[in-house]
Amino acid sequence: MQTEKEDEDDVDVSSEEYVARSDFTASGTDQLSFSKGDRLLVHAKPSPEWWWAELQGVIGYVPASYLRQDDAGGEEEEDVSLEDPWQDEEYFGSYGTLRLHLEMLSDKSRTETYRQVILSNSGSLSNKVVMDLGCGTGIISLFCAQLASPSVVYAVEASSMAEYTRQLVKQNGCEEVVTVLQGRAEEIELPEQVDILVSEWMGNCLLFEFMVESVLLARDRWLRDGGTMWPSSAALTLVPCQADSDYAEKMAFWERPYGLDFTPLQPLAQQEFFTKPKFSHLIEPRDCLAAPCDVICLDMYTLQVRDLEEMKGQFHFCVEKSAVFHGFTAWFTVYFDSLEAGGATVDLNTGPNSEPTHWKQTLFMLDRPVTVYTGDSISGTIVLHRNPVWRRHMTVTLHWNINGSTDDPDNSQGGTKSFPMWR
Ligand SMILES: NC(=[NH2+])NCCC[C@H]1O[C@@H](n2cnc3c(N)ncnc32)[C@H](O)[C@@H]1O
Repeated sequence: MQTEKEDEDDVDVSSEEYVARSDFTASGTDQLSFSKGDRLLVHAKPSPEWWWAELQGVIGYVPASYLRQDDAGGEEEEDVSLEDPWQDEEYFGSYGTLRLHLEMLSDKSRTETYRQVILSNSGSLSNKVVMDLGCGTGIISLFCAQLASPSVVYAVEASSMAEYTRQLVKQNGCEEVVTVLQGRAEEIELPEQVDILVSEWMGNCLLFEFMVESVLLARDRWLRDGGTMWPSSAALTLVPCQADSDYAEKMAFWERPYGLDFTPLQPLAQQEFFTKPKFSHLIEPRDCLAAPCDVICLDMYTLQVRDLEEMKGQFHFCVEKSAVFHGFTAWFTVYFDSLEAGGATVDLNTGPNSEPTHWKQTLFMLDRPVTVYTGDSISGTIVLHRNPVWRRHMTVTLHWNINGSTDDPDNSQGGTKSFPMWR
């Protein structure tokens, strides 16, 4: 609920009027929703990002980046500074070039898995209507047309790559089956419901980019009852780990470079290198200090967009090797249910015991590494908190306790750390 303003005396005399640049939907009970053009009274600015404001007698937190001061004329000045909270210009701009598509197509584990899904379901795909959401160069749609006989594949791509995708479909003789639609999946119109919604939407740490929101909106609008989601489910996996080389390279380095003591730079190194997660980390199986644990599981048939605001998981690790506990590493696995009842499920596991993928893994470095011993346990929680302003970003908060099996005073401790990804 939003807070009702008590009475006129509460209004802070320094209140300033601001105009909303765009709509904002509150994602927390203490936030205030508003529409583009609304005039809000800002009473306080407790942080650069979030202000305390009032609209028609209701008070709550609002994202400062959505507001602008009213200029003299009252007309909205041409606003060039407001970044779209989805950053779509930059996002789809990047997918309009080949770099990311080359990276994804060069990822054999990823691409062959989707090919395997199509191949192992080729019989059941006959005469089915398929939607390939975010088709990129159209690789999945081309697999469908080449390896199976669907009646139609709607290949949806928002970036300018779509015009080339049309050429690739023609070049490979698939234009009878594959129809490329350029536009955002949330906005395009299909002529019919679909039997299968296939998409490669996974970002670093599974959810970064939050393309999954588009998949859920398309599911709700276009997937017929009883239709199939590919991937069907997803799991985020976590493991406590040692990261000796990263620690040596970024932190220990300052102890004795060229015989000098540079340790006063270590707090800077901590801030600069270990505040954010490290994408594309390659963890070796020997770096894992315990058996990995699935901390968050997503069912793509029941998951709701509102669930994405905050996802929580628990973990309890039994330490299997004495080593320095530098942090946690995360990766994901997605599962593709067979179209045939009882058919085999195909999975794409991006963890250290599978073929490497372009996602690799994500390393969360702790501020203070601590030695742990076989028999210790590390338990706690992970929370993925979606950024209420920058909708493709999130913060990952880890909270852990070490229950030492030895009486070493240093290792019966715990901590908590939040990692912005990225804003
Ligand atoms: N696995 C990922 N992290 N990214 C790989 C898939 C991303 C592809 O989907 C496209 N794409 C992303 N979101 C959308 C959307 N809402 N509508 C249409 N195309 C999209 C994007 O332009 C790119 O070509």
